[in-house]
Amino acid sequence: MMDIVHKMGEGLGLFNISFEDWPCQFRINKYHFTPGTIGSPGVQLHTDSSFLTILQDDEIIGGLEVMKRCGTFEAVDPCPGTLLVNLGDIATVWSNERFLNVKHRVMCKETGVRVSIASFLLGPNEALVEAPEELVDLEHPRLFVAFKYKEYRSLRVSNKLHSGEALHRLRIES
Ligand SMILES: O=C(O)CCC(=O)C(=O)O
Ligand SMILES: [Fe+2]
Repeated sequence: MMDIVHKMGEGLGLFNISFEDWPCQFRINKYHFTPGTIGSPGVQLHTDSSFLTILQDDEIIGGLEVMKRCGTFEAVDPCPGTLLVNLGDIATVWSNERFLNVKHRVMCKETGVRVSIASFLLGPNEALVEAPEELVDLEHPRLFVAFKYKEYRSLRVSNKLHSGEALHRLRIES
């Protein structure tokens, strides 16, 4: 997890970044897909509020779909032996929008028990979430106010803004 985010930082020219105060969370999702649930969502469309997610998806039963920028869905079919990495809301803020969060959902397409294992790198416990100075200049003005991850989570949950819309409320007017 840390290797990936450090490499992502290096890709932006940042070699001295620390994610020390950033906790991880681990979750097992279990879906009981029956003939009656076919066609309905197992998980509604959402973005992850985290920085980064590593997903070990069910090797047999598919259902994960990623939304493209144009609004159409692309199925992510099972691929045994692989892990899927996707970016969440905090990656968008921290990178000053060089990285983009990804909307996704799980649709029930076949019957059976589907299991996925997700590891999230959340946002910092105490420090504010904000883009490092190196990613802010005249051509790339700061796009989001600094905020605490916990407050962002509450804003998302209490307003039911599960697809990253809460970020619009933290945007700096230009
Ligand atoms: O079960 C999956 O494939 C995706 C789960 C998911 O999107 C999540 O846990 O945030
Ligand atoms: Fe997710």
